[in-house]
Amino acid sequence: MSNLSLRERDAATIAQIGKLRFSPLSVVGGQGNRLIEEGGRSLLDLSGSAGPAILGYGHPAIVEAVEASIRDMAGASLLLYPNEPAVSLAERLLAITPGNGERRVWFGHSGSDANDCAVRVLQAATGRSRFISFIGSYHGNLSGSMGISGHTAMTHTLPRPGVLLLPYPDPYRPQFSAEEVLALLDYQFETTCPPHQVAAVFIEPLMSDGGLIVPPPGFLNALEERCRRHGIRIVVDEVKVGLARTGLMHCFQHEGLTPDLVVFGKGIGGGLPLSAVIGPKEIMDHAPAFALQTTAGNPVATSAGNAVLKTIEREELVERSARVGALFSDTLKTLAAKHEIIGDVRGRGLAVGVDLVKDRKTREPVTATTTAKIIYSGYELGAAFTYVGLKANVLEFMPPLTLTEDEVAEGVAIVDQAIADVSAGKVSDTDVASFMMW
Ligand SMILES: Cc1ncc(COP(=O)(O)O)c(/C=N/[C@@H]2CCCCNC2=O)c1O
Repeated sequence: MSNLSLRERDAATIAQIGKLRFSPLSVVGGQGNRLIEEGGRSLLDLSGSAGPAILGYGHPAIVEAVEASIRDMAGASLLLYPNEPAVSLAERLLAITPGNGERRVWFGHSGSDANDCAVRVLQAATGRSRFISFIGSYHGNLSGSMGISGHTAMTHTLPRPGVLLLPYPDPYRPQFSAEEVLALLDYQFETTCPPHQVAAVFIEPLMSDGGLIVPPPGFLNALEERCRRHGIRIVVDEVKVGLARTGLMHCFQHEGLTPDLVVFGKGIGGGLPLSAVIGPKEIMDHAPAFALQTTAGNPVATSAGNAVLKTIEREELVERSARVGALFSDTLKTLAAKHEIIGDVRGRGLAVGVDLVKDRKTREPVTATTTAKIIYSGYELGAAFTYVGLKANVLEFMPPLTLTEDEVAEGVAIVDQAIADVSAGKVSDTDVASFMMW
């Protein structure tokens, strides 16, 4: 047994290109909504491992489903053979997801591969090669999904040729109003982006990594109206905010949207690698052997997916997210009376963001260093959470949907103390230097 710490061994073995570390936390276990640090300390997880742990850790429903499916494993490849858990999960997803016409389900391993698949099959099936997406959007880290993303963390890779990136209207920082964005789109349609060349719009119904932004009411409907006028498909990326997180089963339902394709990831697997795309049969049946991944839709991951959907229903997690999420946001808002740095608390259900500012009047974002220090202090005080935003100034809370009211109180008290500690200069620039990653 090595006498090095897990963190030291990680530094000596795991590639930096796959890391996005916000604190020194090294995890050796997890139960409920808590992570167990090397050395045994328990931390409250307000991040859900960046979203997938929507049932927390070690949930009996997932343990039971995964154990049963792996003990009598129906192969490991949906592309070679149908398996009961995958087909059952597809049936469940089709039943709970509003949409028009006959549809089909594709399974993958991640939000990235799901959006990658959607881009490729839409271009092939429609014969249209342009896409519309949004500045700040994060659809994935594979070539296709990155190519239609607009996040500042991806400027190392050029966008896909022909992608039109529009500003995402932000009610707290209305640099571009919804009306101005739509006018820009209309102008693009008249000039450099002929609508008949556009295969699809990719949109997050609540922009997460771009800063936890809830779009202005009516924006998505106005966008949908333009898409319908020009035969442009609508792809809703529910990877991070879907499946009960925002107080409805699907985040797009807050906007009355009827998407053509819906992309699921993160929480659908309850922590196991699983994603899905639901789309019209005429698109998703474009051609056999078009979007293959050997272990996608395997019986173990899809058994976890079935357990997730059944647990959402059995434990009434849609209602719970609305209720506990409102408590979380409201309690965070009380901190604004104590901390001038809190400019805005926003989100839907248990997708919550705290926008940190230098000045409430100008709404100038704090520096990434300040945000990172608050995350670091939160870690020292016993909670795990992350930051997002194009200026790295938004605390992101995507906790398990099983978060309790007591844990809300515990978590907000830690955020309160972390902000106070940073304001008092208790965290140094050196403390966070190695955690300034995006
Ligand atoms: C709306 C949305 N769509 C797709 C993805 C990509 O999902 P994967 O990271 O599972 O490939 C994501 C992933 N978002 C990043 C993953 C990198 C670490 C930072 N936090 C995230 O949630 C996403 O938020």
